[in-house]
Amino acid sequence: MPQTLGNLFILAAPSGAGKSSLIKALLEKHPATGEHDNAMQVSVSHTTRAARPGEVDGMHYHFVDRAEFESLIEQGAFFEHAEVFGNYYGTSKIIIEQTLRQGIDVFLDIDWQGARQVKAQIPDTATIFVAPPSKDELKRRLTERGQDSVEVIEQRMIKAVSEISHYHEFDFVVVNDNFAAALAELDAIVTTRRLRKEKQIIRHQQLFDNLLGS
Ligand SMILES: Nc1ncnc2c1ncn2[C@@H]1O[C@H](COP(=O)(O)OP(=O)(O)OP(=O)(O)O)[C@@H](O)[C@H]1O
Ligand SMILES: Nc1nc2c(ncn2[C@@H]2O[C@H](COP(=O)(O)O)[C@@H](O)[C@H]2O)c(=O)[nH]1
Repeated sequence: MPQTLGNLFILAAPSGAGKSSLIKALLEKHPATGEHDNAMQVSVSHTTRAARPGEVDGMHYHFVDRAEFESLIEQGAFFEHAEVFGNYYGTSKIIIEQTLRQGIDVFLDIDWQGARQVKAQIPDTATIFVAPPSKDELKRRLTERGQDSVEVIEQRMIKAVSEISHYHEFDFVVVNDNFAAALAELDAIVTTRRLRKEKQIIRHQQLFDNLLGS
């Protein structure tokens, strides 16, 4: 069993800025080695929104109805939850706690409201805001992605301004213009966080005991 808790990361961004693509690429760059200490996982949220074509229950989201979501809120099952685009979204408390206790790093792809709630509970969380290079490019990405109607894209563009207005609440800001450059910045943030002195000392306690001859 690893002796350290996993690191908790939050990636927030206006819809379409590219946070899912960045997390996916980051996980591919850091494949699990079988050692929990090197593992990363993306948390699967609960939501009341309808599944999009191609989305799989339990993989992209846990899709539930409003009554079930509200019952989960009452049971205190969520680490954080918020209403976004008229739907509920939330992060399961037990899954996050269990995963971090196994020494596995966890990424939350959540909005600014959720980020605020998590940071208040775990100040050590690294919060990262991913910004698009321009409004025009954001709209182009949403359109090219081909998942949403013109009306939904307009709604997401309005919401984007509200999401972006919270950028200063985050520990790090990554502008996703050139994808490879943004991924390298994200990787640097994650790697630096993993190499913090306290974590390294606990991880390598045996080595330091040997080096110091105790
Ligand atoms: N740097 C980039 N340059 C050009 N296109 C990009 C870049 N990053 C991501 N994209 C594309 O933009 C679209 C939106 O990306 P993605 O789905 O990752 O966004 P998201 O922030 O996770 O959105 P949502 O919150 O709605 O799920 C995708 O088609 C993706 O391939
Ligand atoms: N506060 C939370 N926000 C969440 C969670 N899961 C996703 N989200 C955010 O919602 C919007 C819309 O997502 P979409 O998949 O419908 O495009 C986006 O900003 C996500 O980051 C959550 O558990 N809590």
